[in-house]
Amino acid sequence: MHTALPPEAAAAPQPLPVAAPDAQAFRHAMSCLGAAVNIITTDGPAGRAGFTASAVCSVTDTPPTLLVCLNRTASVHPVFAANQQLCVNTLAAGHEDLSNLFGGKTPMAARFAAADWSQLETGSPVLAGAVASFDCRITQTVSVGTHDILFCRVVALLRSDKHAGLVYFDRRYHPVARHLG
Ligand SMILES: NC(=O)c1ccc[n+]([C@@H]2O[C@H](COP(=O)([O-])OP(=O)(O)OC[C@H]3O[C@@H](n4cnc5c(N)ncnc54)[C@H](O)[C@@H]3O)[C@@H](O)[C@H]2O)c1
Ligand SMILES: Cc1cc2c(cc1C)N(C[C@H](O)[C@H](O)[C@H](O)COP(=O)(O)O)c1[nH]c(=O)[nH]c(=O)c1N2
Repeated sequence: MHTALPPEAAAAPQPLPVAAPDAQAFRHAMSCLGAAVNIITTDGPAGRAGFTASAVCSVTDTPPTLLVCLNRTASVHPVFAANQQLCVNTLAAGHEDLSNLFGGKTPMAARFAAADWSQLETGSPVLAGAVASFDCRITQTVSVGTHDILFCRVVALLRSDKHAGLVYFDRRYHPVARHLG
């Protein structure tokens, strides 16, 4: 079905295309892509670590696999590279402060002290109150530009219907209500 734009929108000046966009223009446009917010955790021989990530994506359901993009300059990068296992904890509405804590320069102990954690198969921290947690082993790592793409085989998961979701859009957090009925 075709829906006509309201007259004021149709009359508004059209945005100009940006040729050969630089990093800033790319980020500005990427801020228009709403995304779930996740805290990615790991534990193992190299110790415990966690960071906030919106660059998380389903790859294939057979075998269950997702990907996480991790900046190689992040302080947590060597820990994830050594442990080769992680848990993707998808945040609920109300987790905004926790997301900022894991997205900043906060010491690792203070990040984990702000929430309750359990574990599934790999021993990576599983966040209490997450809408979903995917416990994974890293099967492949591909470097592109500044980031490592971690391909992660899901070995166990938890899912909850109890909480509203959380989306990061336009550089802000937005709660997302569940459809009732
Ligand atoms: N993929 C990422 O590494 C990523 C994603 C989101 C936010 N961040 C970091 O969080 C902070 C706040 O981000 P913001 O969204 O409020 O504003 P921003 O202007 O830094 O980013 C806008 C959007 O651009 C993308 N982006 C940002 N940094 C990126 C990077 N280094 N590589 C690839 N894509 C990137 C993301 O989609 C982000 O939502 C920044 O320090 C940013 O670097 C990083
Ligand atoms: C909402 C939001 C979303 C993201 C991030 C931040 C925030 C606030 N950050 C940045 C990342 O969390 C930060 O660099 C880490 O916490 C590592 O920081 P330290 O180097 O440990 O201080 C981030 N980093 C990354 O490598 N991949 C990603 O997808 C994201 N996404």
